[in-house]
Amino acid sequence: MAAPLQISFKDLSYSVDVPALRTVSHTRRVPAIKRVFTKQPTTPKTILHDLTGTFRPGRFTAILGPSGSGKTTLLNLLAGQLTTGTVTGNIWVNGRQTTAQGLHMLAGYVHQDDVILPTQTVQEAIDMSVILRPCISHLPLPIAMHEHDRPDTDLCGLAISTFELEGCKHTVVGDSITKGISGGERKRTAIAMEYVTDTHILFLDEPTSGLDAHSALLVAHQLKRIAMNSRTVVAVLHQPSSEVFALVDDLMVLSEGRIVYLGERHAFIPYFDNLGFPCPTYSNPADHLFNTVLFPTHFSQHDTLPLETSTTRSKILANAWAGSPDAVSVKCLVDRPELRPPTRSQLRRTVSLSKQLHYLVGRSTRNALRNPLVLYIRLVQSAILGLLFGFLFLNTNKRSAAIQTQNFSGALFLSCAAQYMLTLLAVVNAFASERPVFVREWQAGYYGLTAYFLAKNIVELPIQLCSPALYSVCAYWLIGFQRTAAKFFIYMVTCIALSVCGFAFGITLGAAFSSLSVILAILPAAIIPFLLFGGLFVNTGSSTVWLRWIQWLSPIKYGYAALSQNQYAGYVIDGMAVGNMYLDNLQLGGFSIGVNILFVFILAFVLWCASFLALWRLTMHGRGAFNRNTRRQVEADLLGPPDPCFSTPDAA
Ligand SMILES: Nc1ncnc2c1ncn2[C@@H]1O[C@H](COP(=O)(O)OP(=O)(O)OP(=O)(O)O)[C@@H](O)[C@H]1O
Repeated sequence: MAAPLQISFKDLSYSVDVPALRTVSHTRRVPAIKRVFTKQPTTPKTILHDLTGTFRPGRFTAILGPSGSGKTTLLNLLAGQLTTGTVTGNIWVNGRQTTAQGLHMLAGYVHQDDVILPTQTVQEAIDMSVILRPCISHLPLPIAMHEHDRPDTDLCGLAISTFELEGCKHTVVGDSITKGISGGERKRTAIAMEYVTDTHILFLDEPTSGLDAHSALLVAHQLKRIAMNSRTVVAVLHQPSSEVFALVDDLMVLSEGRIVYLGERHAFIPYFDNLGFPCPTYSNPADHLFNTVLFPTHFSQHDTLPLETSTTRSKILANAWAGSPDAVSVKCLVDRPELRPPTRSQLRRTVSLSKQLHYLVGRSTRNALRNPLVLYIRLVQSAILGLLFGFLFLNTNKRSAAIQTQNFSGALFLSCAAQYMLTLLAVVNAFASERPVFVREWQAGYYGLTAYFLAKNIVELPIQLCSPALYSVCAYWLIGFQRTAAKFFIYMVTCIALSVCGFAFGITLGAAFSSLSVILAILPAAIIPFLLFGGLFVNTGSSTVWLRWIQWLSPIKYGYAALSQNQYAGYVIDGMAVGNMYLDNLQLGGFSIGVNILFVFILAFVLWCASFLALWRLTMHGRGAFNRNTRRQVEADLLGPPDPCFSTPDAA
């Protein structure tokens, strides 16, 4: 039987560096250009101040507080989601000292903004959680059924009925462009996705915001039920109704990053009554907290604590809390925690790589087939482009020598540039919308980076092969390139290699920069030098010496060199070996066709590796530098003996 998990923290603080305000005189003194290039001075801003408290298992704890009081920050800190800033203080789980990374391995987290793949249906989204995040289920099993025989679909079905999602279970989640389920249904789906994993610690950021009164109560009831199953449930609640408030077991009230109350809900009213804030009969205690206690607007009626600003008020309330007997009780709970060790089964587990890969390939294929328009557009676009080039350079082989050399060169160069750039732009655009889903699902532990990367390539590869192949079929014969199967095949393989290169570069850019507008701003700078040194516009063999190296990085140059040799080597017009002469003039390097194509594939491979590294770097945010050794250490700390400070009766 797994032990319930108690989270305790002592003197927990969090600060970030924010730009320091500059005085007007300083701004006037320093020239604008100098200001741009000098590092902006920063100043530390403390967001959470010396928090000491505990979240107990079996209890539904609500964090309340005004906007900007640090509720989300505390939840993010405890769930290991913070990417910047400095954390000080101690965190324990069942008396084992740990970090946010340790809690990340134990806890489920429902974010304020749910990011769910928009093309999935509600049932598929919950099923994904059941399949990829295995758990020891808390659901009662039918008599005589062994744990191994537990059907996964039961879990999904139960979650759907628990969160009243039957009516929309086959509706796609949707996004701002494609309308899908409602905001409330999306929120309940996100909670259901965590619910099926039966995590022992569940953090939720505003799970009832945006829900109607009935749905908010339903969610609060389910959270209470989960907590009653010896789980630790901590939710940030925004203005809970009195019915929701009545379901809460414990309350933490934050104001400007300080605790002003932590303890049982029942003790909340008497506590503030003692401070001079009696809660009027028949009023919602949560409303009383916001309308009277935390803000000084009505405070002049009370002469016990003369406060002027909300900052002064929050400091006085925090000091009052720190000196109260209730705070001493909380400190006792922190100092005498639950000491039973967490078990390995409570740690976040992932299924095998093959299972992740199998699921992701299936999901991507399903999504591509469900939304075939994108696929059709890619294929139709390739066909139209091929036909356009074909008719533009129609039967070039029947023209004069001068026209042939000019037209063939243009057609070959445009083939290379188009295949590279079309794929690059399509991938950058598609990955921009996929990126946040990948990051969120990866952070939640649905799958690993390797599984995602392989699945993405497996699913995209057929498109990278089909689309340039279709373009080649449409363009090659109409233009009138040399009519042999071998030469056509070389042309097609070169186009495919350039398309693969564009694909890998697109993923690299998409993973390296979070904003599509930034990517679009740097794209011309990343593409134009490769086009200029592609071999058509400038004779690369005689270009400015110190710039010549750029040509060796240009996939377009290698592709153009391969295709030019393919077309011109031994090409005779009117009995003259014009082709070889023209090739000599172009000075495209001394490599054979095979070597040039190989170089395109090598560049594609380098970019492919770079795209993996860019994705890896992207995943380094959030969970922090969570490499295998750190993970082992965090696991060992969690599963090992308790912190020695708790082993003596007068601990800590
Ligand atoms: N990385 C950061 N850099 C600068 N300021 C930050 C950072 N993170 C949080 N803050 C500031 O810390 C304060 C607390 O933010 P937080 O999001 O935790 O508030 P909150 O209580 O959850 O508010 P809300 O209820 O509106 O969601 C805010 O003033 C916010 O601007």
